[in-house]
Amino acid sequence: MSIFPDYFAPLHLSLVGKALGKGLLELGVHDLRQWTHDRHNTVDDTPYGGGAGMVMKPEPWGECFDALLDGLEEPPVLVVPTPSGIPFSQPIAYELSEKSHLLFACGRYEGIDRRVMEHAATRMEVRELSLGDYVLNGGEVATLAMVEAVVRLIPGVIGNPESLTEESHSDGQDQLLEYPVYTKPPSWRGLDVPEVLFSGHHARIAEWRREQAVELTRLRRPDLLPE
Ligand SMILES: Nc1nc2cc(Br)ccc2s1
Repeated sequence: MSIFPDYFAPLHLSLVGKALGKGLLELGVHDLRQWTHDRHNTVDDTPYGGGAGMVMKPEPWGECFDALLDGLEEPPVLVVPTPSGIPFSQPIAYELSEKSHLLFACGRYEGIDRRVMEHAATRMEVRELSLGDYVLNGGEVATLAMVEAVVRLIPGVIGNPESLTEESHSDGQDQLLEYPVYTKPPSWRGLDVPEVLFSGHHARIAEWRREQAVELTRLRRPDLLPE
């Protein structure tokens, strides 16, 4: 749900687009203004208590959820991208990929009236999630990123599920960053592929890759290293 539904056209491309074509998931994009009733389709108003900017009114969201929940066999999970949310992560992506129905509420302005999430929590699971410590102009870009991260984990979406196990932040690598990868040519602009990768010695290659992953993690994300 968004006041800028066109942001989601890219979801009909590439990986998510193919999954839609294969019927592995369904996607609905809803313009929040559909649930306004005034001449200007108003979705925001000034904040109680003063302060800069505008706040998204609760009524359109409430009516939108009423309509989208109607007829659902089980309550969906409401995902609300927000800079003040719990950090989104690969484990959370896996959790969400197992849910039957996700709703993404894309806020704009200074945010959504708090009562929207409060009331939603009386009839569905609400997850307020952040993509990182930076502020966007709305939840749409964050939703695109989360949808891609979640959809690729749905069985059948990725051709080779093995590629999911060796990624950065995947459980298989106990949260290490991904090792460096190489392909042909063996030498390029004076830069050679590490010899070990030509050895055909799978145990040595695996050991080298783990060493590289640990070293990269130590340099870039020491917080991810096991104690
Ligand atoms: N990092 C993020 N920034 C924002 C801003 C707005 Br406005 C709504 C959602 C998000 S998620």
